[in-house]
Parts: sequence; structure tokens; C-alpha cells
Amino acid sequence: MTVTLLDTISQPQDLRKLSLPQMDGLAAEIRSLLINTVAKNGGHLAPNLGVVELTLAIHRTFDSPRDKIVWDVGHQAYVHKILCGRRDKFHTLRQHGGISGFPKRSESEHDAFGVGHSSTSISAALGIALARDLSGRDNQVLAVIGDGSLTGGQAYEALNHAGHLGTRFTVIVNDNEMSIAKNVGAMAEYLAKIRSDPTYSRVKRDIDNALRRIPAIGDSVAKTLERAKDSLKFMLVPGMLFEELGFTYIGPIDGHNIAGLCEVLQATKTMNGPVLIHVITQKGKGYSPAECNADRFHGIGPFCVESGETLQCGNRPSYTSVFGDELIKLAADNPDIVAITAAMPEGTGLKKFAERYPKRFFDVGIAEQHAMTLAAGLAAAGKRPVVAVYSTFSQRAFDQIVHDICLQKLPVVICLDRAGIVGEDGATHQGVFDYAFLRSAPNLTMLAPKNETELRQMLAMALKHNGPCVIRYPRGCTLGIPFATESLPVSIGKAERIKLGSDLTLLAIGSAVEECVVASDLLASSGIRAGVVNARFVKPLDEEMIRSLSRETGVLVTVEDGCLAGGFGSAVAELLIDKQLKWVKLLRLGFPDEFIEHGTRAQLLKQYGLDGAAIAEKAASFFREYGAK
Ligand SMILES: Cc1ncc(C[n+]2csc(CCOP(=O)(O)OP(=O)(O)O)c2C)c(N)n1
Ligand SMILES: CC(=O)[C@@H](O)[C@H](O)COP(=O)(O)O
Ligand SMILES: [Mg+2]
Repeated sequence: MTVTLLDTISQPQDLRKLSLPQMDGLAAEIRSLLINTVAKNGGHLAPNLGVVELTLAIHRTFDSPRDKIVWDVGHQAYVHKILCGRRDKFHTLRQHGGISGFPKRSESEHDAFGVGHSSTSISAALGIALARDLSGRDNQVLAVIGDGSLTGGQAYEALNHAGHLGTRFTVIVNDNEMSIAKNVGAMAEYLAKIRSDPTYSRVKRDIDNALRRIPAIGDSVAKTLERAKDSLKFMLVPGMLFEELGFTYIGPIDGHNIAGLCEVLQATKTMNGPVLIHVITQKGKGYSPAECNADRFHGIGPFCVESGETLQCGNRPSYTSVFGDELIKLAADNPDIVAITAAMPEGTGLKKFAERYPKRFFDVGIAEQHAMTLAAGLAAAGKRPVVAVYSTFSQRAFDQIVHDICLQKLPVVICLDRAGIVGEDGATHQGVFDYAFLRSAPNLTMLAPKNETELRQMLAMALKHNGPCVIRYPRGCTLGIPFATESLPVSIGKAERIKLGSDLTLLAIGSAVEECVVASDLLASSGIRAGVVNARFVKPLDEEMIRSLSRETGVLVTVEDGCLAGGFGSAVAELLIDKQLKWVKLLRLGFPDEFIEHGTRAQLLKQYGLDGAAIAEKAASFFREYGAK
């Protein structure tokens, strides 16, 4: 059996045994492992292909886990995982029970900080560096942040603080000119300006070298020269913005040249204060389908390595595309409708809207908080903004939703895609908290469709409603199957009966309705007549319907693809208590008080007893214990 270079690397320090040409060979081996694994499991291919050399250089130069490396988002940390003891498990990437697609402290001592959401790395690395200084240790601390993640406000809060403190640590900006889509905003333009003008780097180097060559000079001369250097730098030197913030800026440097990277990284080890290294990489490097289509290969499902074609399962449209298409239709009749995404035009289904109505579309960068307040401003001035964002990322913007939108009763429609279980991205991305944290906001209407028809109806309704509305829907394909009853028109606070039943009622919301229809059929085969009600609204709840159900069967099973604590079932329990409907026997099904790890949606629903079969089983035993009159 031939021994590969990768076989010789069991810990990052082993990299130092390789010559530089061998490092290039290792980079090729790693690329092949990345491509073949992601082709089977799905995952973030293009971001990882782009950082192979950068990760090799970091681990060759620094001493992990003693030195701490914090990855921003962490979707580009596969190479780090391969080098840091997880090569043997790499085939389990993102699979149920396998290694996570993101750094995780519980997975390895090399994962200095858990991530998944963007723009946190500088804050976390600064915290780690401060703790080091307070404890008198002398290890190195690095944050690796992409140009896209540098559009997030938290990154600036951290730069601002770090520059002020003067703490010794290094920020590496991995600039590939891409967020998921093309990067946007003034910072992206600033980085592009630095990148595209090579004279900047030369002039900076010349000035710095000239100053270094001047021997022992008096204080005042030195100060004058420093000032001269500063004013020249202001005009000529790249990265002046970062220097003004208190960072030493180095760059731009080629992120695919291992020798050059190692040299620069080595030099930073002895520098005082915060350093920012600007590295230029190509997203998708080394695999032409990903180089040509970095956007599609940012995060991709299983695909064919030869052609780069995705292996599709079924051809039903996604909730995302149903939303996007419907919004385009509604916008044709209402010129006040505008749409906002936080760096996810494709993922939220707004790409076509952007093409159709470019002036009515805003990609704000990875800035969910800004997106919400921007929408509030637009609404305050008479527009009908629709903010489409993943449920998990909306967590960032809780205050903006409460304080800027709900408090002022502004008619903003927030469409939460990827609500409930998202699957392979795992704990950082499951959209299970939205019912719980949003239903506490006064003036908010919150609803979830059972299928694509209802999503269309809900969007139309929300855009007519004179107040804030949140619609949440899951990742993946729509049902494409008819329900027993056709959807009734959606009116605020009104639930929909799907099926009558005299023993118990499954009261479900969103994608749980489908599972409850299956459960009801299974219950029927064991002699239990279970009705199904589609709640539609978590806020306001349909009190009249719940009162009727409490009289009809007196046994309610609430089912949601969200967390139990504070969620839909909790809302029903509160109503039963507040309205003194105390005879009702209530079973709440949803996710327990823990983070839900990665796996397929089907695996996770089964594991947590939320698929049709498990719901039927739990409902049956509850009915046997409490229901029989
Ligand atoms: C708060 C938050 N919003 C959105 C996302 C989705 N997201 C993941 S990676 C990414 C783009 C990041 O771009 P960049 O940092 O440049 O990394 P690259 O993929 O280009 O290497 C986005 C928008 C996220 N993870 N977190
Ligand atoms: C890393 C990240 O946050 C995104 O890339 C996310 O993984 C995309 O998820 P979808 O695949 O559901 O669009
Ligand atoms: Mg990028």
C-alpha cells in the first residue's frame, strides 16, 4: 500500500517535517479528500478548497492546541479538522453521529471556539488573548475571518475594542471577494481597492524599509519621520483603515503560496499589539466546477465529482422557491413591496426578485440586525418590506424585531426560512427557537404554513396586515401532496380543521401538521380516533378552536418542530391555564431542552419522537393513560 503524505500527519506539528514542495503535494492530497468527501456527504466545499494553503501555513507555523485558532463561521475548517486528528473520521462529516461541519470545543482540543454564525471570531479571539494576558501565558491567538464575515457588525465592534486595548493577537482576513454570493458593501470595495493596486504594497514596503535603515536617531527626528510615515501611509498605504483602528496591517499577500504565508505568519509572532494580515485566496481553488461556481459550491448537497452536477432527490419545489416566486407576483401589484436579505439572496429565494426588481432589493451583507432596523425604517416611511432570513440567524436581531419593529407596530414581514430542523448543519443552525423567543413580542403575528399553498396564502395575508408578521417555514422540498381538506383562506388567529376525531386531537403547527396526518392514520389502525387541527398561528392562538377541542375530546397533543420550552405547546398550555380549561389532558411534543446535533431531518425527527410513527406511539400511550373516559 502506498503511503501518502497525509498518512504522515497525525498532528499539526508533523507538518514541520515536510519540505515546502511536499507541502504543495499535501495540499493536492487534501483537496482530493475534500472533494470526494463532500461529493458524498454534502457540505461547504468551495470555502475549504480556498483555504488549504492558508490552513497548512497556519498549522506549520503555530503550535495548536497551545496556540489558539478561532475560525469565523467555521464552515472553512475542514482542512483544520483533517490536520488536527480527525482525518480518520472525516468520512463521517456532517453525518448523524459523525463529526460536525463546524469547529466544536467538545470535538477536539484544537477547536478553540465553537462557531457556525458569522462575525464572532475577532471577539472570541480577543477574549482568549485577554485571558492569556491576565493569566501570564504567552501563547499566540489567531482569528481567521472571511471578507463576507467582515460585513457583520460584531466584527467592527471587536476591531474597535481590540485596537483600543492594543492586545497582542492576529486577525487573518481571508479575502476571496465572495460571501456566499458576491460580497457586497463599502468594506468589500475597500478590500478590492487594496487588492487591485499593487503599488500600494510596494510603497508601504519602501517606506518601512527606509525608516528601518535609519540608525540611532534623536527623538524629535524619529517623531518627525514617524509623522511623515503616517501621512504618507494615509495617502499611499493599503489597510490604512485598519492601521487607524490600531492594527498593524500586513498585505495583501497570496493565500496560495505556502512559503510566503509561513514567512509572514512567523514574523507576526514577535509583533506587539493587534496585527491584521490580509490574505487573498480563490474560493473553490483546485476544482474547476467550484472555481467557476463558487456560489453553488459554497454549501452543496451530494454531487458527481466528474461533472459537478448535484444529485437531486425529487423535483418538488422548495419552500424557499415558492416564497421567492410568490413574492415576485405580489410585488407586481404592489410597488411598495421591497425585499431584504442578509447576504443570502439564493438561500432565501430572493435572487430572482433581485433580478426582476433590482431597485427594490437590498442585500445588506451579513447584518441581520441592520436588516431588521432598515426594514423598520422603510416601513415607517410607507414601504412594505419583506425580510427573508434563516430562522437561526434571526436570533441575532431579537432586539431590532422587538424594539424597532414590534414596539412601533410597523408592517414588516419577516420570512424565517430554515425554521425547525435544518439537518446536517447541526446545532448552530437548527431553527428551533423562533416560536419561543418571538411569541413574547407584543403586536407580533406569527404563523407557519403546513404546505406550499398555505405559504402563498400567508404571504399575501401578511402583506395586507397592518403590523409586524413573522412567517416561518422549513428547509427543503414542499409536500406536493393534497391534504384531506383544501386550505381555507387564512385569517388572523384562525386555525384549520384537517380531520375530525372523537378520542383526541393532534394540534399541530407548520411542518408538524404533515406528520400528524400520518400519525392520525396510524392511530386509526389501532382504534384511536385522532383529529388533526392545523393551528396556523402561534400568535394569536385560536382560542375559540381550542375551547371547542377541549369540550370535544378533552385530550390535546400539541406538535411542533421547535423547542418545547416557551414554544407553541407552551402557548397552548398557558391558554388552558389562563382560561381555566383545566380538565384538558395536554401532551406537548417538540424538541427538549438541549441543542440538536446534526443528522438528516428524518433521522432527527425519529430520534426525538417527532415523525408520524413516533407521534402516534406517544399519543396512543398518553391516551391510554389519561384519555379513556
Ligand atoms: C449570522 C450569520 N448570518 C449568515 C450566515 C450564513 N453564512 C455562512 S458563510 C457566509 C458567507 C461568509 O463569507 P466569508 O466570510 O467571506 O467566507 P467564505 O465562504 O467566502 O470563505 C454566510 C452569509 C451565518 N453563518 N451567520
Ligand atoms: C455556513 C452557513 O451558515 C451557510 O452556508 C449554511 O450552511 C447554508 O445552509 P443551507 O444549505 O440551508 O442554505
Ligand atoms: Mg469570502
